[in-house]
Amino acid sequence: MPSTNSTPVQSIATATSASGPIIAGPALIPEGSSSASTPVVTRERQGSVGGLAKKAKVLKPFNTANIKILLLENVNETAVSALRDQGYQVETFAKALGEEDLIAKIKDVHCIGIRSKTKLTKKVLDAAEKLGVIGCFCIGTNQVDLEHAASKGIAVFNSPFSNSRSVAELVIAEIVLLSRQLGDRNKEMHDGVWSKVSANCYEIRGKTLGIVGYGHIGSQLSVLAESMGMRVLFYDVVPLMPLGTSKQVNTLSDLLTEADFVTLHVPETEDTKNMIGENELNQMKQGSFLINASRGTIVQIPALAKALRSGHLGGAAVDVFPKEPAANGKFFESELVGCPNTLLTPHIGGSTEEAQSMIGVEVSQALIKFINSGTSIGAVNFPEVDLRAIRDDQENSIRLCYTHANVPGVLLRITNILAEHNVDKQFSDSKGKIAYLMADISDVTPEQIQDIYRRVSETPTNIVTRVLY
Ligand SMILES: NC(=O)c1ccc[n+]([C@@H]2O[C@H](COP(=O)([O-])OP(=O)(O)OC[C@H]3O[C@@H](n4cnc5c(N)ncnc54)[C@H](O)[C@@H]3O)[C@@H](O)[C@H]2O)c1
Ligand SMILES: O=C(O)[C@H](O)COP(=O)(O)O
Repeated sequence: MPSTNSTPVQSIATATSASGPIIAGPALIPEGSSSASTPVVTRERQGSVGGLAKKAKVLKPFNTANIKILLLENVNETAVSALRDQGYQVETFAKALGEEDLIAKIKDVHCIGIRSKTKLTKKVLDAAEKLGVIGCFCIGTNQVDLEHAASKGIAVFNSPFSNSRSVAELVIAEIVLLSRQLGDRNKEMHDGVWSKVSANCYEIRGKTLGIVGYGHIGSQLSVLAESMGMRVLFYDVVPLMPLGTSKQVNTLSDLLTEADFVTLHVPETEDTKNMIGENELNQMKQGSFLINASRGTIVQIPALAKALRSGHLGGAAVDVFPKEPAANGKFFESELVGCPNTLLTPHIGGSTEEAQSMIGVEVSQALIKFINSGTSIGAVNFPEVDLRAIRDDQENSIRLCYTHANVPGVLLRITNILAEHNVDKQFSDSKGKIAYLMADISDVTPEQIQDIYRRVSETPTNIVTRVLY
């Protein structure tokens, strides 16, 4: 277990009642606290974290060594060290955990870090007794029941673009590889077969790339493809500014019927599941190519295998699959194995040193900010709220972080509770059924902190109340 890197300057518990002040709701309760009413708290100070201003007070009303973090799926070392530097207990696993193991492990952690394989379902989230925040160290968040997490006051963060370039570069490589049938030639050579052919091998210059989903990855790819002389069309559900000389088309069919290469860069949603099946593949040009580095469920694999084996498609590159093995070394099977000119990769689109390192830094910082100062900027399932930092010289100031049901009358109730105090600043926002309020309150005594915590957390709309100082 790592030691804390900070110097406790004052134990609040000794300065107040025997039981100490109440500082946290059901989430992010320090180890050793059997309930929210009996936490072990120390007040700590250390250097600036999470981009807070130099003179900002570091808010941490708990012993950081009691915060438990579980990191799965080989999350990058940049994240492990950033979280350990905070003094948190960090346990790491190289692979994803199955449901049973996950339920056992998640029970008493305050924060979990995952990548694309760990399924945080309703059942798993319901087993998490102290979870306050989830970090997806990747782009996709479809593996998490986001709505259920929000309903429990659990914020979810991801890394929206740190691996986009890596995916775009892989797709460029695949366009060239497919065009020259390099996957098959390479295999033949390793099998001892010399087969020098040019039939159906093409330059990519002047060919049409059809991009489905023109977000971070699709638009980056558009720029790279044009620089190699390709013509770019894209299809997206929202109107978007075309980069370079690319052109947005009105329908998926318009794209499928014109493109020599179709590449998919949409998130997994109810609308995109099974988006490419027999009907769509039939609309694609004879000899054209399909690339999928988005999510495995977007393409119907039996239909794709049929289109490849019949020769309707000239080839495909697939990085993501409806069912992916949980760990390296596990057996992989798919109807696509053995299809002609078909490149299969083990979900490595975003797997570069650069991307993983950046993701580790980015997501760990978001987690640290949420745990230590309540900031939810960048959360994907949660209202995004932040406040200017409490200054280091504001000795008796606290920050109230209140996640609550988004129903009428809540703010009036909170205003009544805070009426006798000096609210320095306050901000609140809502997203769907939940809302999040942050308020900085100055000149409060330890007894008043307890009173504010108790009254706010007893409101009928309470989901999670935390008081940071
Ligand atoms: N293979 C990998 O390792 C890897 C790495 C990163 C991301 N991904 C996947 O790629 C996906 C896309 O990433 P991104 O960063 O470009 O996402 P993004 O959110 O920036 O862009 C997605 C785009 O798809 C569009 N879209 C949504 N639904 C659509 C629909 N039904 N039809 C057409 N367009 C639709 C959106 O409007 C948006 O412009 C991620 O959600 C993730 O699942 C895979
Ligand atoms: O969503 C993503 O960013 C990609 O699918 C990469 O996921 P990974 O981190 O599990 O490789």
